[in-house]
Amino acid sequence: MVTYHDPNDPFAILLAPPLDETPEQRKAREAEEDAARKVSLRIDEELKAEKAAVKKKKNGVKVLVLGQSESGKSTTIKNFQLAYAYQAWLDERASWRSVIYLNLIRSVNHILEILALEMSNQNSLSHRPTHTTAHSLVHSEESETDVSDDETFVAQPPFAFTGKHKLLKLSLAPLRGVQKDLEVQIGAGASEPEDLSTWYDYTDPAPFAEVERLVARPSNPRRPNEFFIRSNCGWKETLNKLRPRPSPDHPQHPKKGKQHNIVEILVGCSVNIKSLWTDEVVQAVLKRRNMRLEESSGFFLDDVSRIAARNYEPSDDDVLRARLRTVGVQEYKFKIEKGSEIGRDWYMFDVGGVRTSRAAWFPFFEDCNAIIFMAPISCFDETLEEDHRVNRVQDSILLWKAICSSKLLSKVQFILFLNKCDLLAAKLKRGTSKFQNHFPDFVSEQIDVKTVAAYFQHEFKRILKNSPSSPARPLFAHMTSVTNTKTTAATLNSVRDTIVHNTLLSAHFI
Ligand SMILES: Nc1nc2c(ncn2[C@@H]2O[C@H](COP(=O)(O)OP(=O)(O)OP(=O)(O)O)[C@@H](O)[C@H]2O)c(=O)[nH]1
Ligand SMILES: [Mg+2]
Repeated sequence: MVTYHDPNDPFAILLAPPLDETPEQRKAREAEEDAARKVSLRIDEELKAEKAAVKKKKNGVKVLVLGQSESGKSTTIKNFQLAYAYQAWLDERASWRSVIYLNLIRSVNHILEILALEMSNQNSLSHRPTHTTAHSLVHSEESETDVSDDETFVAQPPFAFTGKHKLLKLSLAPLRGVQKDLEVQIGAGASEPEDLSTWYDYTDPAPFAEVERLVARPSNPRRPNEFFIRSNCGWKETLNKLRPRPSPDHPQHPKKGKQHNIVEILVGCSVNIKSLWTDEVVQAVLKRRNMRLEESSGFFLDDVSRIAARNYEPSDDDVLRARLRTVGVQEYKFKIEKGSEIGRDWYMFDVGGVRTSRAAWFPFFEDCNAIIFMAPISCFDETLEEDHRVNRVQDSILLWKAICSSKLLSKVQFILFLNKCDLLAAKLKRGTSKFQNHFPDFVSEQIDVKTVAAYFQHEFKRILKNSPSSPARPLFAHMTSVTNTKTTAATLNSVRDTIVHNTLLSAHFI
């Protein structure tokens, strides 16, 4: 084949084949050019698809779910998935099995550690004067009724440990290795954050506010995108990793291997786990330490016989209660299936809530239609995992202040979830922790979930109203317990209607 080119065009001259090209060289060159053309066509197609997706997203509703760690953000999104994308939920459900195993095994190992500590304390102290022994046994981490002063402490009887407890400790020892294996398998979200207060004098409650200030400076050449790395460590990736893979020989059954061993060890330990959890002495140890595992994240000890079984399949409720820490930012897409908005896409963003993750929220403020802010109000007497000096509700309030002050969010619809009302009710009923000790300006004679929620709602509204960058806008507040799917479904319907109404309103459609 003879190729002609314009002798005055320098590019054509550069790209022209050599005059002495052999037939083989020509064949190879043409094949190369053909492959390059195909790559170029594919890139064009991808760019087109990306453009179409961006355009589509512009018509969708974008909702950010914000709040401190363990406030219930991921659980709220799981509720949205249950209500509006059940097929996607079903596809993911089996992948939660390893997370549920880890939640369960971690509780067992926690009890075993405490048991070992108490047994060794009791052993070593049984040779000392009685009052010292009792002193160590009244140690409790949170109770405000604790007496830890030598002069005033009340002697406590020793625990009646027997050979059964030693045997339980021995027989359940393999679970330590299983916990490690599961943590490696699951990755970053498997662990809770460490307390940073011993390393840093000050951990910033809202580092995104500083990012916003930097970006807003006219002379600052930095773009918002420089401030975050889009993470690929959210549930989707984690769960995808954990998806049961069929073995080539038996497509119906998952591959044998490490996972198989984990299940076998767990099944073998099932009876002893139950025996440990229901043991009266163990319960007395936990009670004296004021530990309420049944109220902590990822509690599955009451379901051990069902979960530690070979044919265990996670239920909707198990998945909802499973605890997997969010690392980075994760996008979820839902299609509205009912009502006048049928077919509209919703994009929900789940974020990691620990203080060190909050700078990464900022790039998602742009174009956002609504924010669901999660404030867990049962935590009025608790401190942050990542900074034990900070009260959890005070942290929520500081975070809320920063969000209300953000200029980028000044037109965004805010929805407040005063969450974990079920745990608040249980805590107030117990009465071990006095609410006024933590919030002295609470004046109501009556202390119950309603009055406490009303007090916080008033505080959050006041902050929004007084915030400098905020034009007058309503705050829609809900008292929630997002592990209760029934009540949450009703709340989400109302949230959906509010967001849709306000999005249309701000687009001047109504
Ligand atoms: N009892 C009760 N538990 C809740 C409630 N909301 C969340 N939880 C539990 O609290 C734990 C933490 O909830 P998540 O939804 O993972 O919290 P998060 O805000 O996503 O936390 P990060 O990913 O660390 O930022 C989970 O085990 C939930 O099951 C609630 O209203 N009541
Ligand atoms: Mg989360």
